[in-house]
Amino acid sequence: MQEGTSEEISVLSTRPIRALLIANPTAGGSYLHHEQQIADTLSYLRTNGWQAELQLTQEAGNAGTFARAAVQEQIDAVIAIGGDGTINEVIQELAGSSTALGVIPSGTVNVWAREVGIPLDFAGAREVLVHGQTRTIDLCQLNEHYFLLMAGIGIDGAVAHAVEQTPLKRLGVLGYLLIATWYGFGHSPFQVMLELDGKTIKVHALQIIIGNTQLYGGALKYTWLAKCDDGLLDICVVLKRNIFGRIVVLLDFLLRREQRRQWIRYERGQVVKIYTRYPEPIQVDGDYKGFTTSQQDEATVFKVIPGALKVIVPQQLPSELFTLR
Ligand SMILES: Nc1ncnc2c1ncn2[C@@H]1O[C@H](COP(=O)(O)OP(=O)(O)OP(=O)(O)O)[C@@H](O)[C@H]1O
Repeated sequence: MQEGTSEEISVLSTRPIRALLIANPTAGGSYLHHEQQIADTLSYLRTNGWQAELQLTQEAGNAGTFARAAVQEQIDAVIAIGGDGTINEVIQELAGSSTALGVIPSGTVNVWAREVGIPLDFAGAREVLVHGQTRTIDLCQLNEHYFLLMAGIGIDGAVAHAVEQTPLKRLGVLGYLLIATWYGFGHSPFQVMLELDGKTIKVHALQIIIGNTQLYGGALKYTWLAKCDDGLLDICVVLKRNIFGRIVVLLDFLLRREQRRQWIRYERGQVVKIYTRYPEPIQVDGDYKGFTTSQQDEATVFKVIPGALKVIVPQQLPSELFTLR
């Protein structure tokens, strides 16, 4: 773990911190469960001198609208109370602005919170807002859409696509696992050409992961060398395997064995253009985001936008995820 060098967010300014809390009542289960904790968080922040207001989303898209208004009003921080999907909506608006992202995790998996060590309970997470530090990190883009964590093409894109369309979604993590098992064995490998900062790579892939950060789905690490402030994308291409081989790959990644390297190709760069012969499903920060183009002269483009987002994170950070001390 690394000692933070920034000051606490609350002492950076002589005036009160202005914050907008955006809560997704549908994230990770029922709102009733969180209602009192959200009220307690508001009063905790106000007691600590913050000017904090709350907006509840009514439907997908609201979080982005609220965040856009906050950026226009030059509010210091938008606090996303939800999961990674809500965070993804908010960062579309915060990117390139001086408004920082704070997070109170209340989603299903909460990958960003796990990655940087934000406590998964409301009381711990709000402590981080007041006593944490602000850092500037990179964001990535799929075409023009920002993402904070990672994007995937192949099996996980098919899973995200299916989850959106089936009632299994209501089963939460269990629904995901059932669909992931189905596609993990059933999704066909695909031919792909990657152009990475001018270098061409042609492979038969099962799965491509483009990571700004390391943690994947809360447990695995495909882009285990990624740093969120190094100005680079980390790319892990899982190569074609038969059904038995896929189980071996999964086990090697779950157990983080050194031999996992033989099943993949690991690259780093700033811009990667991806060409697939047939359309392949894409997920971004866990949500389905369409298919790769199969037009011969058109690419699906991923790039890194260095220093695009200010984030409020704990004083103690995982040193392997940050370059700047
Ligand atoms: N009031 C709402 N009603 C329906 N959908 C909403 C609402 N507010 C936000 N959403 C959408 O819900 C989706 C899922 O939310 P979110 O990702 O925050 O929770 P989750 O899926 O439980 O958590 P995680 O992504 O960490 O697993 C987001 O894509 C967001 O756009």
